[in-house]
Amino acid sequence: MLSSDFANLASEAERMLNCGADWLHMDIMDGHFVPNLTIGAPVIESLRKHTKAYLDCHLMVTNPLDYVEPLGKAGASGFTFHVEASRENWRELIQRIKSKGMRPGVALNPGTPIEEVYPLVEFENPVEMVLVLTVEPGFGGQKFMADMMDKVKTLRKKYPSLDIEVDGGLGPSTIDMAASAGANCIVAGSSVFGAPEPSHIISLMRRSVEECQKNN
Ligand SMILES: O=C(CO)[C@H](O)[C@H](O)COP(=O)(O)O
Ligand SMILES: [Fe+2]
Repeated sequence: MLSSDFANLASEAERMLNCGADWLHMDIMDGHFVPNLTIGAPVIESLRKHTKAYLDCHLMVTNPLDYVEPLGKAGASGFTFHVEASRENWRELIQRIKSKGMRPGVALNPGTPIEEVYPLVEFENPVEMVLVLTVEPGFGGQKFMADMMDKVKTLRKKYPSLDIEVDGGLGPSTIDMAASAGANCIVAGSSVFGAPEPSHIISLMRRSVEECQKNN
C-alpha cells in the first residue's frame, strides 16, 4: 500500500482486494530505522474499520517492541520486525506478538547475512515468515536486487514449508526470479499501482509462483 493514495486508503485497499490481492502489505517506517516516515497504529486502526483483509505489517522501526501492543489493538494481522532492530530481544518480541494474536515474521536488509534469521526460525516459539528485502528499505519504486535470490534459495532448501516473502522491486520482469528461487509471498507496490490493470499484474505474479510450486 506504500504506492497507494494515502488520502484514500480504504478505497485503495478495496480496489486492490477486488483486483485479486490476498493481503495488504503495510509499510510502517519511523524516520529513524529508515530515512522515511509513513504510518503507524492509528492508520491501521482506521483501515481495519473498513476491511477484514489480512494486514501484513512490515515494521521498519528501531524499537519494534513499542509497536506490539498498539498494533495488536489496532487490528494488525502480521507483525514483521527487522532482525537488525531486535538482536537483543527477539525472543520476547515473538512471544508478545503471538500473545496479541498476530503472526510474527522477521525481515532482513540486503546487507544482513541470511544466517542471522536461522535462530528465529528454529526457536521453539518461532517466527512464521521470513521477509527477504530485495531493495534497501525506506522507499517504493526501487530496482530489484537479483543477488538477494541466493538468500531465498538457501532458505527454501533449508525450510521447505516456511513462508518466504520477497519485498521490493517485484513486477512482471522480476517475478520469475523470485518464484523460481522459492518465494511464496510476493509484495508489489509500484508495479501494481502503476499498472493500467493491476489485476493483470497480480494474476501474472500468482501464476508464476503457482507454476514454480508445481514444478518443485
Ligand atoms: O518495504 C518496502 C520498502 O522499504 C516496500 O514494501 C517495497 O519497496 C514495495 O514497493 P515496490 O514494489 O514499489 O518496490
Ligand atoms: Fe515492505
